[in-house]
Amino acid sequence: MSNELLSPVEMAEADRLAIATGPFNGIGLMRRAGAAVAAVVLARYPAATPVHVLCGPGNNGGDGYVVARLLAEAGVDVAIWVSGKPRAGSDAAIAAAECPVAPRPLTAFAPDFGSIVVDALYGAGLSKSLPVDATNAIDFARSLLLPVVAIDLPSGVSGDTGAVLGEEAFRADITVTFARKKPGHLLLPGRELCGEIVLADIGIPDSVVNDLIPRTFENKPALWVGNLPVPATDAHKYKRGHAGVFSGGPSTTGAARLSALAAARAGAGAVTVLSPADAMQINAAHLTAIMLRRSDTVADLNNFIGERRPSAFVLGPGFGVGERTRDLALAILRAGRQGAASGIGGLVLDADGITSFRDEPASLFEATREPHAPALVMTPHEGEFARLFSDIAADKSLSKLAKARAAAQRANAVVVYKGADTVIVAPNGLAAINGNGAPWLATAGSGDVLAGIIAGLLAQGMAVFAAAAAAVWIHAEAGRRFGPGLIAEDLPLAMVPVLRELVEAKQADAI
Ligand SMILES: NC(=O)C1=CN([C@@H]2O[C@H](COP(=O)(O)OP(=O)(O)OC[C@H]3O[C@@H](n4cnc5c(N)ncnc54)[C@H](OP(=O)(O)O)[C@@H]3O)[C@@H](O)[C@H]2O)[C@@H](O)CC1
Ligand SMILES: Nc1ncnc2c1ncn2[C@@H]1O[C@H](COP(=O)(O)OP(=O)(O)O)[C@@H](O)[C@H]1O
Ligand SMILES: [K+]
Repeated sequence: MSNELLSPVEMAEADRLAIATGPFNGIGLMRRAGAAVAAVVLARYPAATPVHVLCGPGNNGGDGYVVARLLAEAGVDVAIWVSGKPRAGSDAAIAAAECPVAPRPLTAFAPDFGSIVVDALYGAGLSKSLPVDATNAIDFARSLLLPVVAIDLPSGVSGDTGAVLGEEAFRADITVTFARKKPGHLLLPGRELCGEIVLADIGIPDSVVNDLIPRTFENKPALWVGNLPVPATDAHKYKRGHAGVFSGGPSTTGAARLSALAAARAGAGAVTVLSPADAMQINAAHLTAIMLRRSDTVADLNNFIGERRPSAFVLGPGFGVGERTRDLALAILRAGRQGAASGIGGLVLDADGITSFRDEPASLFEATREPHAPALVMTPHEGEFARLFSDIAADKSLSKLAKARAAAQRANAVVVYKGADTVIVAPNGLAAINGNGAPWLATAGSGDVLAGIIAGLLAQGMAVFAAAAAAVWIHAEAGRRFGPGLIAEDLPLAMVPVLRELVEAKQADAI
């Protein structure tokens, strides 16, 4: 697997361990890194002249000197502009000494139309906002609309958080990074500023990465496809799991039906919409394969659990905020209290379900810690996240990933912190950052569908973190492929080809 994400600190450690293990020493890795970048420049911009390589004082600059040397050797017209000298004896100093191109100060940077920029100013080691010579260079390149190839990260972007450290950062067309991506390549605004990301193998062995026991991954099928439920030959509908979805009142029933349909498409063998009495008629008029049952009170819910053995729930979409919502959520989480587990694989708490606990989050977080409590998955967007975790949301020192981690630990829940860079985190800190979405998904009801997919997978017994991560990827993939014109109603059907490919991939893997 190469979808581990390494923080800049972990990457530096991987670098150190790789050098200790061999076969490449520090300058050897740097030469390979520079060669990977030079190859991208030559392949993508064969006519660019000159190529301006901007070199900083650290190893990122060192990579830049290697690029400049290789391009010059290939006959390309190259200029080097430097900000700070490499430390004497460093790998970067060796690379600079090997480079035949005469360096000029970055303060004198003066590119022309038709040239391209290789940004080798700062990479994983960036620790503060950019100096003024760098921000002036960024402005200059931007004013001429010059293509930018960034080495490792666009200068100004934090590899840890994806944030711009200061006022400005390069906006790259291509970013060439090494060995593994960093969280900053996937979290916004970093992802956007990277442009296309090329991951180059520079000879850091997988075993070195494994030894670091990474806890953060890019959300890709390899992470969970082995766990994707596929019905057994002797399956019947209840063996494939039964999801219950709570409907709101007569004027807000659509969200639950979207969730219910998505749960069914995700493979739950049976799905029941649990409807208040006054919304039964409207729900009945719109449901076919999905079952319908009246449920107003906690007693109604407990009867449903006792009689129909549901294996997952969705509570929140269109449901309304208040005490009844809290009571139902807590009743599900306590359904296993009587001794053995209830058979409920999980509760997906979305939208109003999350907001309902705004003033008393502790009751929810305590319930998740009770013996035999079903797993809780929360799917907040930014606004809902801030309602339930206001202190974490307000902490500007934390990345989206760190915020989701803190929330998951506090709530003892899997947290799916939604957005264009959705982060999925388990209570133990295991995390995935999603990167396959598209803005077409920003449409009303899209989140309701996501909640339903998670519940559909949970209902079939999929492991909780895997189910949440898989659902986010499948939802995003369906939306991305559908593209313009997408509305939430389209998503359940748009998932079908995505599911087919995943099931086929799983079966091929098993052969
Ligand atoms: N890991 C790997 O596998 C491999 C990594 N490689 C490459 O190494 C890169 C990481 O190198 P790196 O650690 O030397 O950090 P880098 O980004 O050059 O910056 C540090 C320098 O900049 C300085 N500095 C920082 N911020 C500043 C600011 N705002 N304004 C001014 N100065 C600032 C800082 O000085 P300090 O502030 O600490 O005094 C220090 O001098 C990585 O991105 C990749 O390209 C490859 O060679 C091959 C294998
Ligand atoms: N720009 C975007 N790129 C990718 N995915 C997005 C984008 N905007 C929203 N989404 C996804 O769409 C869904 C929207 O959910 P939510 O905000 O709860 O909407 P709703 O409440 O209308 O259903 C989430 O899964 C989110 O990650
Ligand atoms: K850079």
